[in-house]
Amino acid sequence: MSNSDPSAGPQTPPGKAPSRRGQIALAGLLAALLVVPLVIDNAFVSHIFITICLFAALSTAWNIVGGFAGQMSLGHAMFYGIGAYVGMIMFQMGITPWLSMFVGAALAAVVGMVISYPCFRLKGPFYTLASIAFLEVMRVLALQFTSVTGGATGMMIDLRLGWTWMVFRERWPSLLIVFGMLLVTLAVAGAVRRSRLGFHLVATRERESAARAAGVRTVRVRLIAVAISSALCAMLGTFHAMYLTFIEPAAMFSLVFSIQIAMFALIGGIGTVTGPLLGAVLLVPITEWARASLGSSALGLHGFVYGLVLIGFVLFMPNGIMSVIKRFITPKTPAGDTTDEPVTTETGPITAPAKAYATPSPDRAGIGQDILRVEGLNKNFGGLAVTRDVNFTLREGEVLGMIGPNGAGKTTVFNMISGFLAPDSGTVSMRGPDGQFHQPNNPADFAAIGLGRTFQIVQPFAAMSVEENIMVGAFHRHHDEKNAREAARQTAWKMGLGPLLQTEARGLTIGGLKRLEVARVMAMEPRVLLLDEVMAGINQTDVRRAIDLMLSIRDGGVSIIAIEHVMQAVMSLSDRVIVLASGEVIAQGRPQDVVRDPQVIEAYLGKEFAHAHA
Ligand SMILES: Nc1ncnc2c1ncn2[C@@H]1O[C@H](COP(=O)(O)OP(=O)(O)OP(=O)(O)O)[C@@H](O)[C@H]1O
Repeated sequence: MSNSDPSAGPQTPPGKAPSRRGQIALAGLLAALLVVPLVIDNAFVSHIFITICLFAALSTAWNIVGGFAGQMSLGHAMFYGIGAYVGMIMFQMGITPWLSMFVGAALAAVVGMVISYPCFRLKGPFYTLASIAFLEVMRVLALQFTSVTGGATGMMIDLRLGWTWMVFRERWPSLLIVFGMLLVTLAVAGAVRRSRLGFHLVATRERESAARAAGVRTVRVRLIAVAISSALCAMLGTFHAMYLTFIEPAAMFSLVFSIQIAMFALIGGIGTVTGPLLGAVLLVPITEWARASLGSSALGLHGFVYGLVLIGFVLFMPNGIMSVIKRFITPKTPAGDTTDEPVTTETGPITAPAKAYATPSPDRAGIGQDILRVEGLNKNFGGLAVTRDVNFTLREGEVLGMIGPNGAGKTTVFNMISGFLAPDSGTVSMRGPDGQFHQPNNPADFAAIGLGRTFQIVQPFAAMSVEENIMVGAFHRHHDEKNAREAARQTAWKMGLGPLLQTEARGLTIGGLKRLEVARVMAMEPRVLLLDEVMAGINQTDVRRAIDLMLSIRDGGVSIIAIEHVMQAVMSLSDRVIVLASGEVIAQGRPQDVVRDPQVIEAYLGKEFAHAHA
């Protein structure tokens, strides 16, 4: 799936605790899954409920990767299959499935991480195709290694009944086990969703580069998600092998099975904790009923009925069942721009700081020693030399304006001094909190040392609320969700976003989005801030507000480099200005000196500007 398409789907942000009504409904649904088959006490009904619990759990586990992380895997049956085979092989060695399910989980987690690592470079359908290819590889391996897996003939367990072996004559013990596993899977998915990891996953899914700028180690968090998801699927596979008592490669590593796992989540509500459960509860009975009643009389008709149901969902609930439920239970939030009134949220009233916009301090701390050193940066794209021997320094508490014509190489310099782009030659070093200079070489390491950046084209996590967007930044300093939320709220009020905390980022105006971008970075509590045209496209009032905001950030001790075309801002903010043209630094110095430099007038400002400021 594209990580950057805000309309990409029914994405639900992490961190929102379900409402009380939602919790009661969920508890009722889960209770029904257990009580109904126990009361009815019919083998077929019990089988359907076991299948619902199994698919709900598998789909919930899949959703950690497919929904939260946005990696649309259609190969998840391979982890289920690994769990099934490990369980079966160890069963034949006399080892209880209660133990072998953990061995299968560990193996599946390792396999999942090993094959996902290279595949994370693949986007959208390519990742999906790779996951299908690996599933097929697993099936072929299971067919080939006949001495271990029994090949195409499959494996059957010798009948050893009882809790130790997870094999029973009646259905109810299996129901209890799979129901317990469903609860565990839901609890794990819920915990992941509300945690720092969940925020990082959704942020990575929404805008990978913005997530990286916020210090998220995007590959690592996705690998953790894969490990958790694969392990859970494998444990369910071990259970299912014992329940079926017979396994074979075509069934265990089946693409159709993989698609079903993903589909329940898609229909229920991808990226939500309870969506996959709802999808399975609704669809499994239809599938099983169609198979049982139509499968034998009219070959293929059950598939047709199933297809009709799917088309119905795609047409009428394209974002899944949860999106419809959410529409009814979520209170409307205001969009647009701000007033500075405090609001009350689900988790209590939010109080604005005494003054949302700090006025520039009269006793601003002086400019200190170097905090960032850029030496001899060269970058070529093909035959085009985009930067040539760029040298400059930034000092503590300083605002350095960076100006120059379009295409001069300013954003490329930003990309190199924030770890997004490796220079062909030259170095970028930053003084760490330990007082020593370090040379980070990736965005997460730059963030860790205290550098934050914004993007020229705003990169909001569109499906997240304003609060959650800022929380992604706040998680950089606060590992605990409660503290991160509190820090995000404080930052939001300082940035004039307080009244919009619960608004989805996609509902903001361009001015609001620009402020959100700065707020997310400020929540990281950076020591060096790179601002890339934060005033482009905003109105005069917002420019004035932005200047005040930047001055108050500077007064808070943050060193700033600002790429800006709004000269009013450059002149009133900058302690020094650096001018780039055709990839070279053509001037640097005090703003009033730089704007009189004939080379700068020639290359960028033009004669009219010079006359106006003469
Ligand atoms: N990934 C890339 N591949 C090839 N060329 C690139 C790439 N990124 C930037 N360029 C080129 O490098 C030059 C400098 O681009 P850059 O975005 O750094 O300029 P800029 O000074 O920030 O311009 P603007 O003010 O318009 O944002 C441009 O000619 C641009 O087309």
